[in-house]
Amino acid sequence: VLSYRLQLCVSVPVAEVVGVEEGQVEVLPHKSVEDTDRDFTVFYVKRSSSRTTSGLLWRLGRTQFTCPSRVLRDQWTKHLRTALKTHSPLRPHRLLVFINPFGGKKKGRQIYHSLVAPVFELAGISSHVIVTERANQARDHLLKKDLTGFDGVVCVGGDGMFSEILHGVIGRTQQEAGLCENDPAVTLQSCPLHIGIIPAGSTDCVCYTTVGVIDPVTSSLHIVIGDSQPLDVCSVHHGPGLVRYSASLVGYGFYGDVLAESEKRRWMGPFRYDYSGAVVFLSNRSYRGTVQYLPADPLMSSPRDKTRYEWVSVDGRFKSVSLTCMSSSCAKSPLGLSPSAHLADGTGDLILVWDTNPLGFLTYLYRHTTTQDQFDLPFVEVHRVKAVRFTLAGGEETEDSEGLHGAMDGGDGAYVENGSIAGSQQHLAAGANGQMMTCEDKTMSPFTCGLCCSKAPAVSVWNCDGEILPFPEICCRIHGQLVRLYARGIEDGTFLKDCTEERDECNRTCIPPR
Ligand SMILES: CCCCCCCCCCCCC/C=C/[C@@H](O)[C@H](CO)NC(=O)CCCCCCCCCCCCCCC
Ligand SMILES: Nc1ncnc2c1ncn2[C@@H]1O[C@H](COP(=O)(O)OP(=O)(O)OP(=O)(O)O)[C@@H](O)[C@H]1O
Ligand SMILES: [Ca+2]
Repeated sequence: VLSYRLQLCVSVPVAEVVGVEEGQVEVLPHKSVEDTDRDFTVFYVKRSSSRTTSGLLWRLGRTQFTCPSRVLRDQWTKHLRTALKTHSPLRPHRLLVFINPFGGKKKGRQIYHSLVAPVFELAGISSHVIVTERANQARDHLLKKDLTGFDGVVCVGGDGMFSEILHGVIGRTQQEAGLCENDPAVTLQSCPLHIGIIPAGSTDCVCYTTVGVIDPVTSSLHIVIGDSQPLDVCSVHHGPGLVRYSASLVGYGFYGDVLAESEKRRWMGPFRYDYSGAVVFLSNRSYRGTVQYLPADPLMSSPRDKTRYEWVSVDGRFKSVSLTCMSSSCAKSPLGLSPSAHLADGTGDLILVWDTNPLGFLTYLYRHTTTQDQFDLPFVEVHRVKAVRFTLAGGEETEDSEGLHGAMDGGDGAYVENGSIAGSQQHLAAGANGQMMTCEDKTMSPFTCGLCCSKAPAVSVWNCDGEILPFPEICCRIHGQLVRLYARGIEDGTFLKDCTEERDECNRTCIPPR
């Protein structure tokens, strides 16, 4: 589509045309239509630079055309609409939308109706909207209800809501394929439904990492033009069964403790993470454990057999153990937990932060907020991996640790709902002589137990994409490209020297540098 404006040429790829309307039309912030015979309006993706974000904000661009006659106008609109259909096969026609009305600042409904629905309508998408009334409603719907005719699922909420949708679409796909999700060795089937994320949560880490900005309009534009971004997913197993899937962080120690603390302070809203982060930092904890990992780097494989990888085992005391399938960027940490992690390479990054003094750990944390390398510290190591096991060190193994190895070797068992398997609430506290002993209050999490026993806890919990897993011993496997999002990763581009457009007006190739 070409238009001439002040003798400047605006070139818009057909793939980024959102819709075509007869007359002089506006959509955002309010719809207005002036129904004239010879005019039509083309809506398209327009990039705008913003210094406060790591990616590019997309806006709904709009250009009006006037034709010599109505007949010619109708020909233009017809041909443009046909071009859109044939050019972008992944554009959705029908979407299932789940809105969490309680996520983040509780603005999910408002965000959807004022900013997203008008864009969907313009693109001719029909949406079936469900405002959830309870946690896990979206997951259960996706697992059980008829999904015929839907091209994708849209999640209006935060990482927790995304996680529900993730579990729904993965679970449904494996059910239909007759595959056992409990077995970490099984190759899972990738999901046919695309997932779109409209950010309306507290951290919105998956959206930030896959789109580059937290912005509902940008996300809705990625959805309507049918962008497709595959994503690695990590399955987390405990004993004989699958516990959860994770797209961003599986973290023990610091991140587990921050989550456990912050759950008690949900009323604080998104600030709960900062407050709890400070509380946990000041408590200066570290935890013993054995981490085993399967390196993804082929150079590490056995010299006798280049296709076989060997498990590597490290044992010690850690401030934190984190596994992330993607960079896990968010507003607090724009480059993320592991800045060069890839979204869809079938690997995860394992970050081991060994026990260190508080200043060292603060330096590590602080570097997440800057461009300084947080891995370039003597007590930090990072490995690109395909799978990870965590066990309590030496004599500290719990009764469940046997099953862990069984599961990794292909054992089967029952699906574990939300990490609440029988016996898993049993936890350990440090005895006076440093040995482990069972806490008497079995109703409390290990973290709380540490406080009620007024001793530093010997075990932490896992933070799995913002959900607590109350048992320390788990094994994880990365599944390459298990789901697809309506996204394209963080756009990187160079500002072309000969671009004549104003920066904010520049489209497609002339992307201002970050
Ligand atoms: C000195 C400043 C240090 C700032 C350090 C910032 C590090 C930020 C790293 C962010 C990593 C996000 C990983 C994403 C995880 C998501 O799947 C999950 C679900 O939404 N989010 C959380 O679990 C939520 C986890 C939120 C973790 C927040 C940690 C905040 C730490 C604050 C430490 C303050 C130290 C103050 C010393 C007095
Ligand atoms: N109607 C509902 N009532 C209560 N909880 C719900 C409802 N719908 C969804 N949930 C649950 O709310 C939890 C949190 O939601 P969400 O992720 O949207 O917001 P958040 O926690 O503020 O953001 P983030 O996960 O980005 O930190 C999710 O785990 C989801 O399962
Ligand atoms: Ca990856």
